[in-house]
Amino acid sequence: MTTVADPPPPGTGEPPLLDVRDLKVHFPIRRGVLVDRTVGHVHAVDGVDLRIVRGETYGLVGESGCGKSTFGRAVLQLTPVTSGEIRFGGIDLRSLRGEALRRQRRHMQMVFQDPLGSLDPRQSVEQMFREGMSAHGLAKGNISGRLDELLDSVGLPRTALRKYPHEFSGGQRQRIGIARALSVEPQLIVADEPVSALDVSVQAQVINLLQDVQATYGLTYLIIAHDLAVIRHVSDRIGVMYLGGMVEEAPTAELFAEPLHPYTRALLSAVPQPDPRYEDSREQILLSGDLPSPADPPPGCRFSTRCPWKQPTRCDTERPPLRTVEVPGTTAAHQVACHWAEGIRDGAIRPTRSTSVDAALPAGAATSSTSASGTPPSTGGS
Ligand SMILES: Nc1ncnc2c1ncn2[C@@H]1O[C@H](COP(=O)(O)OP(=O)(O)OP(=O)(O)O)[C@@H](O)[C@H]1O
Repeated sequence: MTTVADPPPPGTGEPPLLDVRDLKVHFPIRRGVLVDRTVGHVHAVDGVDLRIVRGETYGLVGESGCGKSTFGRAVLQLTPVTSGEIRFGGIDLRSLRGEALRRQRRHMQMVFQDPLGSLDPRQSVEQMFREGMSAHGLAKGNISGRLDELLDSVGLPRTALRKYPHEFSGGQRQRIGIARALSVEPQLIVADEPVSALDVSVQAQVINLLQDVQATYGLTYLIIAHDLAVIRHVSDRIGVMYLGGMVEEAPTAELFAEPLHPYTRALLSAVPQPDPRYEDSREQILLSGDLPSPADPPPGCRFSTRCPWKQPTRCDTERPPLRTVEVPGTTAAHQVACHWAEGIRDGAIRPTRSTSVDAALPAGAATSSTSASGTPPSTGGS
């Protein structure tokens, strides 16, 4: 289990809008033709704590398969949760069923990676909006003004109402996906890779749109992405996941300035650093080995099989909890799941394996086969 020290996120001290504790999602692995039997479990999410305050944008990163999407879907109760607590606005979502759960769900909407796959091809935009709004009792009386407002807010012409998903470009479809989410007046939007399926030329427009509607409607975001540049641009705070667990969490600027967990260091070492203090000394940290299977995670620290800073015994046997680690000279502490975070921070603990330093490497020029992330400057997700 990972624990985040109380009180939660920085800022106002107000209670979090979303408060997730020790969330586990374990998928059964089934075998057998005649007799279906469970032979193990994929530990997709394995004890994650996360809190988001109202109005905040929280970015969740990590390489492909680390459990980001499963976490996002579990928060919205779109995937079965094995154990843990999910509170939204103080309400325990896991205790709700039927109509009570549906009422709460309205306040939490999802924007998906694949806008085409997530829109019903047989429904016009208007039908789509009306259906969602009706389901929540928001389509009473004349709502044409509201529909026009929705299209205005995402920068689509009002004629879009009569069209079908295939008549739009990828970027326009994602605008429709965002408008559909907005149509039921949510408080929280979980955006899972909201721009990764789009042409690079329209990614920035959609990111800007997400920020605009956040300001207009006072939204709170959980943004899941493997692209560190996107996450850095939009997020107030960032959580880094590895193999089903949270390994580090910090405000965006602090995380990029001084990553403390070895995995975060490896991940960020492949990203161009605009801060001149780090430009010259930037090390390319190359990890050995592959991501272990989430069906059979290492017993101690999950990162121990690839960690260049690994220390004897303890890393193999004792799972480090997420705990507060200060960074001298800054006000915001990090949450770090590493036994040796202070020693690594202070340089007292050196890498036990070579980190294949190549300071001369141009920014983002790591080779995909050897970088921490696979495809810098992203974390290699889909
Ligand atoms: N329905 C499912 N049944 C069994 N295993 C699953 C299921 N959904 C996800 N997984 C497994 O859970 C792990 C986490 O998957 P998840 O999609 O959450 O990761 P991710 O970090 O979002 O990766 P990506 O960026 O590639 O989507 C993976 O090993 C995946 O194969």
